[in-house]
Formats: sequence, structure tokens, C-alpha cells
Amino acid sequence: VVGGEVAQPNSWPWQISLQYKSGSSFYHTCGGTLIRRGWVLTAAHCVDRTWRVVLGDHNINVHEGKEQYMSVSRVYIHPNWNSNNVAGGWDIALLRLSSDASLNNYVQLGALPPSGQVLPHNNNCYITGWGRTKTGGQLSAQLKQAYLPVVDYRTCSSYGWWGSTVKDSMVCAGGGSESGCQGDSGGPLNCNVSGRWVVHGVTSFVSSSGCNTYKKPTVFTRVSAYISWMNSVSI
Ligand SMILES: CC(C)C[C@H](NC(=O)C(F)(F)F)C(=O)N[C@@H](C)C(=O)Nc1ccc(C(F)(F)F)cc1
Repeated sequence: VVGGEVAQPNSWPWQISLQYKSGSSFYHTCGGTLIRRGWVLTAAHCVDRTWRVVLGDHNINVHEGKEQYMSVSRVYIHPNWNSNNVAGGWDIALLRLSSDASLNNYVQLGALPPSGQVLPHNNNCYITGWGRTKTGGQLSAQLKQAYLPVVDYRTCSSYGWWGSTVKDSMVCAGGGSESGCQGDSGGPLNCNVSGRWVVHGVTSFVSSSGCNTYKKPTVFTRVSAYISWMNSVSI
């Protein structure tokens, strides 16, 4: 996350860290959202390799005693996902955990939107993640949040913005000095709808010329466009 601030520990208790194993260590690679006790929502472009899901984390480099370490028993990547074409959309995947998470003050389920719901321009949303804190920078040790208001499709797909790169199956947010960045992929765009936090986006891409590029908002997979697919995965 570029800009924003360090989140209050465990104030986004559905946020997870997707980590891969190299040697005897694990490395954060993407975010995700716990949406059922046995299911995590993330980005398709995150799951070329996965080793564990960490729930209830705040500082990914320190064992703080609230974490639950889960392994992944099955990966469901959307069948239309094309890793050579992130602009095509379909950047969504479900991970079946090998056991159910225990819900508590540090680990909670993220709420999903109703199918088809599209939020208005400037809707209040926050991106959360451990991704780079500036273009080309390092991952954040602690979970960060940044206020990224929704940029509606009409604006986001216009000339000077993302143009035809962005599809209606996506949500744009931000476009100013704050943004997602590498390592935030797969994590949630948390939007306030009627006073409740709803996970409306899965972090998908930013501009290749810089994470917080003006008029290139962070682009998210629009969760409300995939509710029927998620239900079909027998979740
Ligand atoms: C691996 C990538 C597909 C996704 C990667 N995602 C992220 O960094 C994150 F965290 F914002 F989700 C990204 O945006 N990386 C930048 C460096 C990038 O490659 N962006 C990008 C690539 C192609 C296009 C397109 F679609 F126009 F071809 C648009 C943006």
C-alpha cells in the first residue's frame, strides 16, 4: 500500500497473508480474504504457488501469538483466467483450506456484496495489505490501510484514465497519491455500504509505470460480478 497508514492491529480480521515456502522459510506473496471458515478469496494471479495461509496476522515478520497457520487443500482458479491478459479480467480464485479457521477477535469473515451490486463514484473504501509502500519499495512488515474512494467505470474507462484496459467486471479506486502496490494482490477492497464493511474488490493490478500513478487507479476484480461462480464452486 502506497500512502495511508498502519492499520490498528486486527482491525481488518478477514485479511489473510498468502505465503510460499522457499527452503525452510515462508514469504508473503499476496493478500486474501477469509469468506467462510474453510474458504479464502484471492486473485488468480497469486496462486501459481501457495504454501500456507496466515490468519490473524499484523506484523508478518513477528510471531505475535494471534496467528493461525493453515494449509491449502484445493485451489479453484476461475476457468476463464488468462495469466497473459490481466486486462481481460477473471482475476479471481478460491482456496479451500485443509481445516476450518477458528473465528475470534483476530479472525473474522469478510462480508460479500449482493450479486451485481455496483458502487457509486467516490464510495468510501479502504485497501489493506502488506504490499510495497512505494513503487519499487519494500513490503510493509505491518498491515497497512489507505482510503481509496471508488472511481466509477465511466470515469475509469475514459481517455487519460485506464481506457479499454479496464472492464465493467472490475472496480477502480483511488487514482491519486495513494494506491495498492505489488504484494497487495489478492487482498480486499473494503467498502462501507450502509455503515457496514463489504469486500467489493480483490486487488488485481496497478499501472506498470508506477503503483500510485495519477489517473491510473488501483484496479480490483469486482466481487459482485462473480457471486454465482463462487456459489458454483460449492462454497
Ligand atoms: C502481475 C500483474 C499482472 C499484477 C500486479 N498487481 C499488483 O501489483 C497489485 F498488487 F496491484 F495487485 C501488477 O499490477 N503489476 C504491475 C507491475 C503490472 O504489470 N501492471 C500492469 C500490467 C499489464 C497491464 C495491461 F493490462 F494493461 F496490459 C496493466 C497493468
